[in-house]
Amino acid sequence: MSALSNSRFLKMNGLGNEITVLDLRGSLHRVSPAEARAIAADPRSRFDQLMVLHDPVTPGTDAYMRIYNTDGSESGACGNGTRCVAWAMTVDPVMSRPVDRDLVLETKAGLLPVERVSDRVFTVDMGPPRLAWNDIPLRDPYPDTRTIALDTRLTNAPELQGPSAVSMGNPHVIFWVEDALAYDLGAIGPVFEHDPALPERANISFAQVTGPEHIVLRVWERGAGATRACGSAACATLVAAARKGLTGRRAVVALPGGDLVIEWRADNHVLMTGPTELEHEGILSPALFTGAA
Ligand SMILES: N[C@@H](CCC[C@H](N)C(=O)O)C(=O)O
Repeated sequence: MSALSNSRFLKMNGLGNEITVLDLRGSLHRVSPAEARAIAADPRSRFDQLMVLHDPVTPGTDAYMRIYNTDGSESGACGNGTRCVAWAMTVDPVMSRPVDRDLVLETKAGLLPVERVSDRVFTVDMGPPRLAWNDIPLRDPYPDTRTIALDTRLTNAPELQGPSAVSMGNPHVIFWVEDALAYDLGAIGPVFEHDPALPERANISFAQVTGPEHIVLRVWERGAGATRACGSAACATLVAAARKGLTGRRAVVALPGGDLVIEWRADNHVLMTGPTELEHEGILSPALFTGAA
């Protein structure tokens, strides 16, 4: 029987980005890719990202988070999921523990301070963007990642040229388009996600800049597919847009699930503000894990 059998979970969302939160603090169990896929396969615990809480690693932090995609792969960042975890750790009657200050969460990509703005709204300090080609990572050396090249021959959209690349602790490629709604994410997204020029794959965004403080964005997520929102993609897009002079350093990013406010502060940290929503809680059935190690 899996150590996860009968564990309590929270099914949440951040602007429709489906998030499941699992609290493994106090346990040494590490969720395997097969277990993550099994949890994703159940409609009650289905997720774009599974946020697993572990005991803190760095002194002064409140929890260490492992982030799983639907396909069982792991990511270093999930903006919408981090807000959901912050809600769980400060409001949920079972998971929350009294904290007399704002939270600091940790992932394999770094520390994420989180501030509670109101009942369901949180601001996450997503840290500094990583802009060097080998930090994103890209296969080929680029002196300037504001414009890179990907092979469009397998898509039916040859006009998609010269995207930008940014890491927010996870890799993002952003195409600048005139109409973000015009593209078939399900057809084009996987082609670019798996482009050999992206050694760790990437989240693929289609960004329409509609003003110096407004961007319309749709995202094909690495390991999860088309989602209604992606917080780290919104951060990466604002950074890339500001670097290209398309926007200022603060903008509303409008995603299918709603708006995020993103600010690239003068100290190089990117702040993301947005809501969370609890859908339901549940218990992971032992039957889910038959055959999943
Ligand atoms: N939805 C997330 C980002 C998800 C991670 C991604 N699929 C990856 O593999 O990097 C967000 O809100 O940031």
